[in-house]
Amino acid sequence: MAEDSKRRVFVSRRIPENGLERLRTLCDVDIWEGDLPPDRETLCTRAAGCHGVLSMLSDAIDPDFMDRVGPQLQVVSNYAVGFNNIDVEEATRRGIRVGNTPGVLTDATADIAFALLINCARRISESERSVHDGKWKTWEPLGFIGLDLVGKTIGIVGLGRIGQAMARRCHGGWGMDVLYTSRSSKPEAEGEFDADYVSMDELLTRSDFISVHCDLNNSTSGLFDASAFQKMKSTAVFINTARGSIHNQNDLAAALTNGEIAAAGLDVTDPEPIPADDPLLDLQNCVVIPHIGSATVDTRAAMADIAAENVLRALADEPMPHCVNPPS
Ligand SMILES: NC(=O)C1=CN([C@@H]2O[C@H](COP(=O)(O)OP(=O)(O)OC[C@H]3O[C@@H](n4cnc5c(N)ncnc54)[C@H](O)[C@@H]3O)[C@@H](O)[C@H]2O)C=CC1
Ligand SMILES: O=C(O)C(=O)CO
Repeated sequence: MAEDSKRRVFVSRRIPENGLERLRTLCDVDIWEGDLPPDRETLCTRAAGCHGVLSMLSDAIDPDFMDRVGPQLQVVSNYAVGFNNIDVEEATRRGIRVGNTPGVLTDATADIAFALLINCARRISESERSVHDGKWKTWEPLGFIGLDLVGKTIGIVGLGRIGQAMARRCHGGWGMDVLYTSRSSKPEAEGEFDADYVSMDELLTRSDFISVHCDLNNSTSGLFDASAFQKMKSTAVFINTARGSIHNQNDLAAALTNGEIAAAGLDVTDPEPIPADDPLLDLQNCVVIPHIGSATVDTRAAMADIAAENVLRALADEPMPHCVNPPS
């Protein structure tokens, strides 16, 4: 492609260099270099006139954004598997293709979900804080008593790619029984994990651990509210590595405070970042980490490759590796 006919692409944060190099071979690339996301005005202004936008999950890609970027916009490639920040229906209506990065982050994210699960069960963060605070006086016969995993029941909400990777860890590694809810039953997964497809109520009442792996959509927003937490065992542990608005944060804080559930581990909150005065941060039985599910060297590099390839393919009017527009 001649230099002056290069398509313009805006990348809304620095991503691994392999992805940027790939884009630069064919495109004129502008990158927001800030450590924090660009504010709304900057995002819209910098993307205006571009043919492609490589977006982050923190960017709201809505009709107003699309208007302000202009009618030449051909592709929005999210640097994430989740795409709840993008109005895909509106993009599709305007002929804008939307891409995501599934698969390559599945194991990294399931590892973080499992790490949170074992952390909460064995009170690792809580006990580590006590060491740092100088409170470790002796070996404690009754101190920091936690929960076993082997032989317990894990309830997986959303047995998709990451849900299955979590089930594999829990069933194959720790011999846990697997219950799951999903949009539909998954007979092949039932075979691999000896899993039972159950109603949400049954999953809530029977599980010792619950791990959320569904995408954020109309049916999952606020799914874990006061009534869901009340149905769970008082010894149960709640893990969410999917999206923060799948749980109601005030209801979760109340459930943890009142002993309706035992502990929670969150990689995602609503909003992100979680405000410093959020009641969850005062609770010893809640572990919060800053949305690091996919944050490994290899995973982020693989996401960068796919995100760049999605842009290049769409601009060449070729099939994208991962396109989320509904088939026309
Ligand atoms: N913490 C992190 O850094 C990361 C978080 N994620 C989150 O994890 C989500 C899942 O990713 P994948 O497993 O790759 O997606 P996926 O599309 O393979 O799996 C999602 C599953 O949720 C199910 N689902 C949808 N609505 C449901 C409902 N109402 N009840 C029960 N199940 C429902 C779907 O049927 C599907 O099986 C992403 O959408 C994203 O939000 C993904 C990667 C990293
Ligand atoms: O991919 C996603 O959806 C994330 O949340 C971060 O990788």
